[in-house]
Amino acid sequence: MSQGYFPPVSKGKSAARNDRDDDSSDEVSDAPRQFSTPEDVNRTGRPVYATVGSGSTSYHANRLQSLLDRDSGYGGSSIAGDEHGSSKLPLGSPRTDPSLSGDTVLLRQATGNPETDQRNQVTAISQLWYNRQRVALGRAINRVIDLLQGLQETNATWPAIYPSVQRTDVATSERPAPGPGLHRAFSTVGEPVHPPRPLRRSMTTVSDDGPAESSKDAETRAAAEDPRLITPQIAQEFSILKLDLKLGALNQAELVHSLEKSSVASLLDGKIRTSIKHLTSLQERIDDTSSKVLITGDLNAGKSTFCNALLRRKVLPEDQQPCTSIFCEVLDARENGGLEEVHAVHKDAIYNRHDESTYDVFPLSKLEQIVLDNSTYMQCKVYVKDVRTVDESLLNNGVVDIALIDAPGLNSDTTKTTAIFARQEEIDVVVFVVSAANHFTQSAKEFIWAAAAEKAYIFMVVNGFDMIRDKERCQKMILDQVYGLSPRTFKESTELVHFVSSNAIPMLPSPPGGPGGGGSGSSSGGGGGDEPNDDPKGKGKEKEKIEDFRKLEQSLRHFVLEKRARSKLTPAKTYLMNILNDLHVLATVNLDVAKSEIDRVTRDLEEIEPQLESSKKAKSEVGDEIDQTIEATCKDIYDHSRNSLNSAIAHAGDSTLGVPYPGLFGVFNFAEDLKEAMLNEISTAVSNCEDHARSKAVSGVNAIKQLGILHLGNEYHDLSFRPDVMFRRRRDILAKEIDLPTELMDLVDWSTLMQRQEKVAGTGMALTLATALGGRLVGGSSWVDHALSAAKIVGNENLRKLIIPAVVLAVVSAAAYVLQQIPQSLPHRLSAKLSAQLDSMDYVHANSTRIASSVRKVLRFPADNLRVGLTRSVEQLGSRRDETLKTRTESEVAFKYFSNLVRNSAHQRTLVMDVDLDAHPQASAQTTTA
Ligand SMILES: Nc1nc2c(ncn2[C@@H]2O[C@H](COP(=O)(O)OP(=O)(O)OP(=O)(O)O)[C@@H](O)[C@H]2O)c(=O)[nH]1
Repeated sequence: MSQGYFPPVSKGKSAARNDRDDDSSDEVSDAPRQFSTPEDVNRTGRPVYATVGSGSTSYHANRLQSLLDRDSGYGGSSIAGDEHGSSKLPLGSPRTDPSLSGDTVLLRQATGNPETDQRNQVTAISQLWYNRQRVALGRAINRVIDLLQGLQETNATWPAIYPSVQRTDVATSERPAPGPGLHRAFSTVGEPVHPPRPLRRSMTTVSDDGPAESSKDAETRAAAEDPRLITPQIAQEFSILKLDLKLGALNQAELVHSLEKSSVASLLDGKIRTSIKHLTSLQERIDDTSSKVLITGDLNAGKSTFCNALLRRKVLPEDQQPCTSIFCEVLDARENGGLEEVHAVHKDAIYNRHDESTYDVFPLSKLEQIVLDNSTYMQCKVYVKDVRTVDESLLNNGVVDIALIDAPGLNSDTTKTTAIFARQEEIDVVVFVVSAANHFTQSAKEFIWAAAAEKAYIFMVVNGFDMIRDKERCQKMILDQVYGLSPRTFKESTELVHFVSSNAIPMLPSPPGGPGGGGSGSSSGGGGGDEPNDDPKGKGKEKEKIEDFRKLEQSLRHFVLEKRARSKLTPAKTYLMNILNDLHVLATVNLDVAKSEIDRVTRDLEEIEPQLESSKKAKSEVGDEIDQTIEATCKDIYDHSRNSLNSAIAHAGDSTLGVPYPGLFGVFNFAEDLKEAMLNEISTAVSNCEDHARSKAVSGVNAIKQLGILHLGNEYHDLSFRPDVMFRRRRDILAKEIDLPTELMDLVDWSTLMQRQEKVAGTGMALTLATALGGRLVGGSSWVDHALSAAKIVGNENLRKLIIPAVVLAVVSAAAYVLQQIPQSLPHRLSAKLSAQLDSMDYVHANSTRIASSVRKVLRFPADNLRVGLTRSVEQLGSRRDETLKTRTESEVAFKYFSNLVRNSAHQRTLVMDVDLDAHPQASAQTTTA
């Protein structure tokens, strides 16, 4: 056995990659989830393939990955255009696969051989059962797609709340590493390499798993933190719709927390879309009639020999040194128009049987050369004629088409590539060939851990058992190892672990032109025919080996055909359970959120609506009230100012206003001083009016402020009012406007004198005389004329002697009296003149109006401010109410939708759970037989 057999290129690369191997190993330990999870399904809807081992074959793996991204799957396009091709059928269209029709199987003609007939019958029942489960899951897939599409639509209008956790690290560490159980359909190949954990229920409800909070508690706590934060327990439930957020130092919880609601919604939308794509591909998968069996194992474990033994033809090259360096898919020649040939697929090409540019055609005899060289080709399709009967054949037994894929032996270079292969959806069964002499190598263990997580069951072939002397010890040791590697496989080890010698299986005659076989017996010459009894020598040991291999074949047929429900349908069921669980959790959380949202907005509305009503009422009422207040205040001020000024003007001449009388010679100065004092007096009255108006304005402003606070509360924006600034500009231009010249006549206040003449006798006489004289002087008066007439009667001479001194005396007295009365009479005269002039200027009205207007202006500012505030308040409340109403309507719609989703997802979950893939009728038939 030459380890250097692998092509030099590979070896060189291997050597060159050794350094990288170390790095990759670190990567494995540092990143336990190096493997893809269900969420890693790429944008094309295809899964991202996982890697195991050191990861040193990244070159191959990457190429294969890109190849697979373009191809629908390994060999998927090998039947493109064939009637078996499923991908071309629209989703949900009925499958017309005659081989899958239970009726066809049931109607199969009786062969006359009771054993064969019974087996056919069992197969028919098994097929019917399979179809029923398949249809149930198909229906569930369609229904779940509907539910997801509905969620997508709702999410667009009412961004779904996505629960996040606050303590992701804790949550992650608490989360059990998924084992090979039903937990996830797509996950976990990338989990750390360690023995699988016990099976975890794939369908746990929120309350099923651990001490989940009640929705009420969650709501209370979430409300205290953030409406989007839900308990870690709930968040852990997500397996498919989980958002993988890795950004810088932030963990997922922080990220979800920091993301906008709409960003989370769009991330979720992406998840939903990916999930729908995956469901569609699952639908196609369960409808697909073909099954692929990947045969892998350590280098030189005898994989090719085992494949040949299954085919009873020496098709694949066997060698003592590693020889298979590319993937060889063995298919029924009927899929190639009955022609036996090899299609060696070009590197980087997507195989299409109808497009010869994607491959080179070789006869089967050239296969050995092709598989030795991995520099030109990476895979090949080997079309062979089936030499076995329908009852015996694995390739085609009338129920399902099986392709055997012989993989290159596992080593640090190929483990990763093979694991990628094993993860493909089309690979229903992984057969692991291990050398009985060498047991499981490290590469083998890594591969099995990874593949077990994905495929749940692995069919183990312990080959080369003939070389073992202490067979029991070998069996025990191998089974112990299997227990550590895959407990589920160990549990069913009688069916799934077989100890055989592949090279002891006799070959059948090849059809004309085919290689190997030719009736020449097995590669080791272990027998000349199919029946052990044909061997004339009949060595007991050889018979035993052939019998062991027959048992293996039976089990493998069961495993592939009769238990294909597990391999084909389990991923669909697991995925459905997971997605339905996610939907249920999401719906429950969102139902709670929608409910609390409705409660919240209802409470808000109960507050807002009365507020809005009173605000509207206040707006109209307060408007009138303010106007009335302003008008009343201004009227009061006007009246007060008018009265005060009138009275001040009227009484301005009542006294000398403290102006001293300097005597006759200073009488004009006295008059000027008096005038000034009077004007000052009136100005003082004006100032008093202004002070009064100021105080009224202050109380008016305060009254408006009180109204504002009363109706707007904290919303009221007070304006700062400075009363001292009012009337600051002196509008009193009285002194400038009044022109009041003093005249001689002003010195005598005749009206006052006349009033007083009767009170004082002497003064009256003198005044009478003075008046008479004065009257004479100014034109006379009737009673003076009468007096003079009387004097004429008395006699002129006597009268003259009497009157002249009397008149002189009277005039002197009168003059003295008048002069003496100047301090009393002048103020009156001046006041009267001033009053007349102010009247003509309309001074009182003008000033009263000025003062009142000034107050009106002052009051209008806060009044307008209050009006604006009230209007704004009404508008704000109105739009708040509209918003709240909108939210309520949306929340009600969401509530209805999510309560339906809770119910529907739970219902679908029950239906899917009822699809019991373990209760295969064949299993019960076997039990009965046993
Ligand atoms: N004694 C014995 N030898 C076997 C048995 N099976 C295979 N061999 C031999 O083991 C050698 C390797 O067999 P292959 O079938 O080429 O092994 P392989 O796993 O396909 O090899 P690679 O694909 O190159 O890794 C051949 O010489 C076979 O004859 C067996 O059951 N018993």
